Amino acid sequence: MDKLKIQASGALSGDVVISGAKNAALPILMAGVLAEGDFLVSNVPSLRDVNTSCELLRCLGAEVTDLGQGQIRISTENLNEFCAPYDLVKTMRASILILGPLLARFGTADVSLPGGCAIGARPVNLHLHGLEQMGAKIEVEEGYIKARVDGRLKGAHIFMDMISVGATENLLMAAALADGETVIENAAREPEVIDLANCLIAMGAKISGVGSATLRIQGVERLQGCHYRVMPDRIETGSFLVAAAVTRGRIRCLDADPASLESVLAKLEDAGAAITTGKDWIELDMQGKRPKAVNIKTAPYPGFPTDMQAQFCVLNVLAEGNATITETIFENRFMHVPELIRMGANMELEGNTCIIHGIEKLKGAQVMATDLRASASLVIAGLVADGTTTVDRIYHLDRGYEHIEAKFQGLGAQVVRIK
Ligand SMILES: CC(=O)N[C@H]1[C@@H](OP(=O)(O)OP(=O)(O)OC[C@H]2O[C@@H](n3ccc(=O)[nH]c3=O)[C@H](O)[C@@H]2O)O[C@H](CO)[C@@H](O)[C@@H]1O
Ligand SMILES: C=C(OP(=O)(O)O)C(=O)O
Repeated sequence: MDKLKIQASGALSGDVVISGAKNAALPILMAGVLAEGDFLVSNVPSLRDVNTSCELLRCLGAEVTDLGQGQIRISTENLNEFCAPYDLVKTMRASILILGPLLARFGTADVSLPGGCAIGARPVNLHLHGLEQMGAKIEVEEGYIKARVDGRLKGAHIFMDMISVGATENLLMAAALADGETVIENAAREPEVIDLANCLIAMGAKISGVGSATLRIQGVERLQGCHYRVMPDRIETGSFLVAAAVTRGRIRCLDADPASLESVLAKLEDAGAAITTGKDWIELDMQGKRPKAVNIKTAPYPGFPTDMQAQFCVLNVLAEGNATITETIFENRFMHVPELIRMGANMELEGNTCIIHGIEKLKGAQVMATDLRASASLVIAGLVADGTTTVDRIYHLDRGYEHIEAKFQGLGAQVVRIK
């Protein structure tokens, strides 16, 4: 199994080109099921989850061609299978996003029920309830969600009990081909939901309220393939910015989207970073200073993203002062904490809050994490730890960070992959 070996690296400096967003690319690839004719997606990051999505589409009978340079072409002309098998779903929870599109276009879908995962139980009740409100008959048998609808799904007024990115995306895709109007209230407003909505609109969907908590979808009978470019990855961007901040460096993220990162940039400024932005770039300069501690509470967008929580734990571990980090989205998203403590961090957990007392230095260690962002936080910690840090189980990182070691090397970091 591959590992990353990280040496204390000094201040990061230089430019890093940001990839397309994993969390936008995955639903957009699934939306390919809705479209007739060729669908071309560009700025798709080369990631394990993207490969899994392509494999899933292929196993349904879709033709998926990797044209290189981040371009993927999907044709659903020969799609004739309607089952997302356990073997694929177990490696990528986002496979659940195939449910809405399959049901809306073909009236039938069997999707393995995703299990819990390292960060929490992650139920899919909101996805299923919304589809039932649209007329689907759903049963769970032998670990599979079996969803059927006679004719088309019907427009419905759906109030989401809690804000869910995935449920909003599944229902948005389903509603695009439903008969009549669907209103989704208390919808997630994450930039990736907006990116998916814009892609559906480019396919011919009629959606208003994009970016707000109330989405109105006037169902259409057919959607057509289009060319859509995936938005930049705001979490990858934020991860590099935090790495630069803890190493007291100065970097520029290119092909980025500053507008999608406001809460993160505000916290970096509170930590003492000078942030400058252009239309598609962000520069962070710590001017050689140690970051100051910043309190964080995760929340749905436009609040502070849970996917940046682990990275900000590391920032606080090395910051001047004390901080609390409260996780409100997932019930078990502090797997990095015991590993950071093994590296010398002074932090403790109290329920869903982590209390952190900043120290000057960490010590290198062999560490591992059981989820994507926790793993990223350990890589960042390794950059400022004395000696060598080895991060194990990096298949988690390969789910979400394209060419991670090459990008860090480009900023002067000593990060190598050991096969
Ligand atoms: C592929 C992708 O885009 N993943 C992101 C997506 O995950 P995902 O879409 O799975 O996250 P959700 O927004 O759905 O989850 C938010 C909360 O709602 C709960 N919930 C969700 C659905 C449901 O039917 N019932 C229920 O109780 C979840 O357990 C969690 O506690 O949004 C999360 C929150 O921003 C991010 O951390 C993930 O990186
Ligand atoms: C939790 C994440 O992803 P997923 O929903 O795919 O597990 C993430 O990207 O941090």
